[in-house]
Amino acid sequence: MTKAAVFGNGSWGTAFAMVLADAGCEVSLWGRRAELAKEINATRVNPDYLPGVELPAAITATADPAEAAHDADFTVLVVPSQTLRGNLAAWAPMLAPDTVLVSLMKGVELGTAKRMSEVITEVADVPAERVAVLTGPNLAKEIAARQPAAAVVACVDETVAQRIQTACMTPYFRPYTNTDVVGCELGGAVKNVIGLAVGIANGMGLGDNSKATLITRGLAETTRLGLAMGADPLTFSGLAGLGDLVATCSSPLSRNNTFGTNLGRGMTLQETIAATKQTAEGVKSCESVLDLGRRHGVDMPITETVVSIVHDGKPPIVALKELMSRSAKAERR
Ligand SMILES: NC(=O)C1=CN([C@@H]2O[C@H](COP(=O)(O)OP(=O)(O)OC[C@H]3O[C@@H](n4cnc5c(N)ncnc54)[C@H](O)[C@@H]3O)[C@@H](O)[C@H]2O)C=CC1
Ligand SMILES: O=C(CO)COP(=O)(O)O
Repeated sequence: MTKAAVFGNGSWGTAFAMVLADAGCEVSLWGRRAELAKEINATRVNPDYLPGVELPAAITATADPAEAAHDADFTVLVVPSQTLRGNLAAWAPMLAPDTVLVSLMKGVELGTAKRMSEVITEVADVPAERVAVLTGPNLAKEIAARQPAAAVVACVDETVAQRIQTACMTPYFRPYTNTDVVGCELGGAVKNVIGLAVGIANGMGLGDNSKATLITRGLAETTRLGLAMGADPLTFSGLAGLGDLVATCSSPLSRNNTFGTNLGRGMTLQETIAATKQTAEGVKSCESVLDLGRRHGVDMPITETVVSIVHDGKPPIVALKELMSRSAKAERR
């Protein structure tokens, strides 16, 4: 039987552990708090992140990283992106030899502007062939309700992506493979920033033309960045690009979208942070995505606008006026 370790028992870690269990894996689910692990094992429910959802018997929760990592064919990493480096440094000595490390995270590291797979290869000292990324339109609550969805598993070694595809394929979860790791990761990280922008527009009372414009021009700036970084532009019209962007920008379940909506309605950053119980990656990653754009000489006006609202306190109405009064451009350049 395939054994999977999932490091991170938040909403996506728990929902994905269900997917793996439904696909026939034996799963250990690691989280920081021993009392929560105990409660999950006793009640088969993660009350903090997926209340009301019964977890399959093949999932065992633990707060002991060595126990979680033991003998795992796949080690899934699903903690907030900015905490990965520190966490993985502690876990690395415990990882099973030859385990494949699978990132479910959608962020870019602040300061280094590194993608999560880059942080993983560096910190765990493993070759890129042993690191995969799983991404796509996968709102945790909908997956936990076993609603049909597709995803992408990306790895530079396609056979590794295929192994993970097999390990997590269920009647309701349909993973495709891809070898464009850079494009898949950028799609996931930048869509959170665009999700914030669309949420802000929503909160300001703007309509569907405005939101469709942000989504489309957001995809344009994601693709520009991807091209500069060697990604395949077709990735961005797939599940990791357009697919995830549509899910995030249209759903009130998206934490990034909701965060933006609260800001657009006039809440302060501190009030919005206080109202957000879970991880909204775009809040921090908008700065690292902008950093990445600058390092590659790529103009990212929507990302820049989001940073100015979220981190510089620019009123959304002022930021919107500035965005709309940029010089005239050709659509494709
Ligand atoms: N929730 C969703 O629908 C999806 C989330 N993702 C991505 O998955 C990643 C994790 O997100 P969620 O599970 O949704 O977040 P969450 O906020 O629901 O859970 C975060 C988990 O990380 C833990 N955590 C927080 N700080 C930590 C630290 N310093 N060290 C160790 N553990 C820590 C929390 O206790 C919790 O278990 C993010 O990168 C997100 O973008 C990707 C696809 C879908
Ligand atoms: O990545 C997601 C859906 O694919 C979840 O989006 P949020 O992190 O904005 O909730």
